[in-house]
Amino acid sequence: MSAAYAGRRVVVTGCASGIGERLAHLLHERGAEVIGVDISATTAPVARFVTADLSDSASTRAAAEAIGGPVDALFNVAGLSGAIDPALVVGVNFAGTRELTELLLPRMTAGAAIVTTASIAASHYLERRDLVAGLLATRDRDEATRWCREHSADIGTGYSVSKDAVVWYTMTHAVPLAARGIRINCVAPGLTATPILEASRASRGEAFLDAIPKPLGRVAAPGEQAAVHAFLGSDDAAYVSGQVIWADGGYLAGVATGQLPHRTGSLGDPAPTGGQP
Ligand SMILES: NC(=O)c1ccc[n+]([C@@H]2O[C@H](COP(=O)([O-])OP(=O)(O)OC[C@H]3O[C@@H](n4cnc5c(N)ncnc54)[C@H](O)[C@@H]3O)[C@@H](O)[C@H]2O)c1
Repeated sequence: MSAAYAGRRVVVTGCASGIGERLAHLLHERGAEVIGVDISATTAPVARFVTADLSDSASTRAAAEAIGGPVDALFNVAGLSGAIDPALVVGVNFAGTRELTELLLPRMTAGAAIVTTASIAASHYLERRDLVAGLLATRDRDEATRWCREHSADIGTGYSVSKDAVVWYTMTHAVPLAARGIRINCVAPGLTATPILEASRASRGEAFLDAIPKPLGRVAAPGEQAAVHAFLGSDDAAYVSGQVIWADGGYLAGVATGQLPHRTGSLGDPAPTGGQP
């Protein structure tokens, strides 16, 4: 078993379920002291569990206080989707990620790493650069919420735009953080067998998921996404920063080369009652 994380103190948000839960297991097996953060209780082998609602600034601040320091790696995995207020989706997926990252950055020193989690829903991030620039320019959660209200006609469910913002946040911070010896990278998972996918299946039916091409002939297992997060947070990726790893089984490569149809990432993607991958 690898001991790549021996002696490292790491934070995993979303550790109660799916990819984050698998990641907490993996990092524990690799020797890390894992501080788990989630709104729900976890059975993952964390050294410490901190309950937090990442849609709420007071709760996020209290969590950062409870986490303490040092922080050698921060994995922002928590996320949500579904037929809920788009501002709430953005509030957890982007504003929550940004807020916790910025609260914990003072506890990170040279050699530390940050990993964010986007989605193939962000696959139009280049085309939507101008729209998302407004969200990125917000200074805090309240401004981000206001921006969502003002752009409700443009942002659909909020999910794709929240993940676009995570991609741009990651890329924007690579250079300034590099000056401090800190790396930041992003995993953009394709369809992955977790409760989010089950919610999509239940609400939209099998046909919706079938229509999204799967070059490997299957969806990912949560552990396969967790392994990419673990790589990016480790010294094996010591010269990697500002990257987005599209962990999608080859889907977007197929789209870019005209071999596969583009079926994800539209701002209009409906989420009738369940999740959006
Ligand atoms: N499963 C997929 O197909 C897929 C595809 C692309 C991206 N993703 C992304 O991967 C990440 C992990 O998702 P998953 O598939 O493991 O889903 P999941 O639902 O299994 O896990 C999400 C976790 O986030 C936590 N969470 C939600 N809201 C929270 C809040 N307000 N405060 C604190 N914690 C909160 C949940 O309690 C849960 O433990 C998410 O960011 C998701 O958007 C998933």
